[in-house]
Amino acid sequence: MTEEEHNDKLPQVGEIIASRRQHYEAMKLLGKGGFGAVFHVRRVADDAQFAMKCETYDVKKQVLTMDCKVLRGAYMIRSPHFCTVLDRGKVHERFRFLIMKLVGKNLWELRIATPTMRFSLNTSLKAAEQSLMSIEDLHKVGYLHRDIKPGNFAIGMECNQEQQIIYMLDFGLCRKFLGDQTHKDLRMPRASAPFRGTTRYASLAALRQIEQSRKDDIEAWLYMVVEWTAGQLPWRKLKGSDKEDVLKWKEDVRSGEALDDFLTDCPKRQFTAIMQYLDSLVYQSIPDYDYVYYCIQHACRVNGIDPTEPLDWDPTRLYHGPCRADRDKRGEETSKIPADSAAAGAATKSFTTDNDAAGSKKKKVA
Ligand SMILES: Nc1ncnc2c1ncn2[C@@H]1O[C@H](COP(=O)(O)OP(=O)(O)OP(=O)(O)O)[C@@H](O)[C@H]1O
Repeated sequence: MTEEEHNDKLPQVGEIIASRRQHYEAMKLLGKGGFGAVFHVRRVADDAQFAMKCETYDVKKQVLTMDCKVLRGAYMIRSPHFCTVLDRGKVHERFRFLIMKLVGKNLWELRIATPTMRFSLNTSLKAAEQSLMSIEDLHKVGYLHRDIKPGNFAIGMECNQEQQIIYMLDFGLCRKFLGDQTHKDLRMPRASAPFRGTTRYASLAALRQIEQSRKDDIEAWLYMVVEWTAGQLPWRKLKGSDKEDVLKWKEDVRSGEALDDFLTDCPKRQFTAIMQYLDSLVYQSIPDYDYVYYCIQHACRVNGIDPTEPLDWDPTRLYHGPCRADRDKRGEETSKIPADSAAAGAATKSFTTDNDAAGSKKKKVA
């Protein structure tokens, strides 16, 4: 199938797309990938705005089912860092779609729009904490992201007063690392795992084509946080295909002058501590997220950062983004709900009230 034929299958701006219950108008293309596209849509009945992720029928690797599973899991633990899914459907022989919460700019766009191409240390550290909470939540649900990068985190919409919340996006490369209900243990690592992710942020293990685990999402997170803070990574000029060279560079920045260069303008002691801690982990390790938060908090303290200091993209409002205390409280509440009961029921209901091929069709996930 040619690209043109593929594009013809996708919605056109202005087209009305129907699910079983609702009609949506495609307003604007937000992004396009190999899987299909994401559109800003309007619900015709009440003008409410959403994002619609479409996946054409001809894609080699289906991603929408994974998006659905992950978002359902995140909904069940009430994580504030994931978009809620409101509807889903299909357009015969063209595409399947998912209607979800509309969010704002991603963290890549926000950084490159700044005059110095970097965030203030205050913003970097606050964004670091929130994005790490989203990774921890994803791991709680049993999935690895495997493509942690700034383009996969976005802020909430200003019109909803949600621009202090960071959302995790794009679960197309996720992999379940825990077994199913009866086999809850860690899955056996494969002897060799084809590369998944984005070279610039990929962990050492990912670049070495070793099976990834929780530590690797956090290692990628650290490269992303360094880029936010320093405004660049030493290997920024290398291409996605230069995996060997990027790997060498990442091995190099573990010590000496290369480490100093890597962590220019960063809280060096705390970021080094995080990197050394991550390097001490193995495939089976359950990361000590609290230790990583502690290092971030410590970096805030020694740099005199106030917990309510505003974010770069929301300079007039004191910061009151989701914090770890809220999360711990939520954790206590959700742990009171027996698994497979109320929360699961509610979540499933919100996902199954509409027709969907992606949900009902049995499919092997990545
Ligand atoms: N819920 C949403 N609200 C607003 N924009 C969104 C939403 N979900 C995704 N986007 C935007 O749509 C674009 C593509 O989304 P997504 O990351 O899911 O697909 P992708 O093509 O696999 O991405 P990539 O290949 O760049 O990782 C991104 O620019 C993202 O910021």
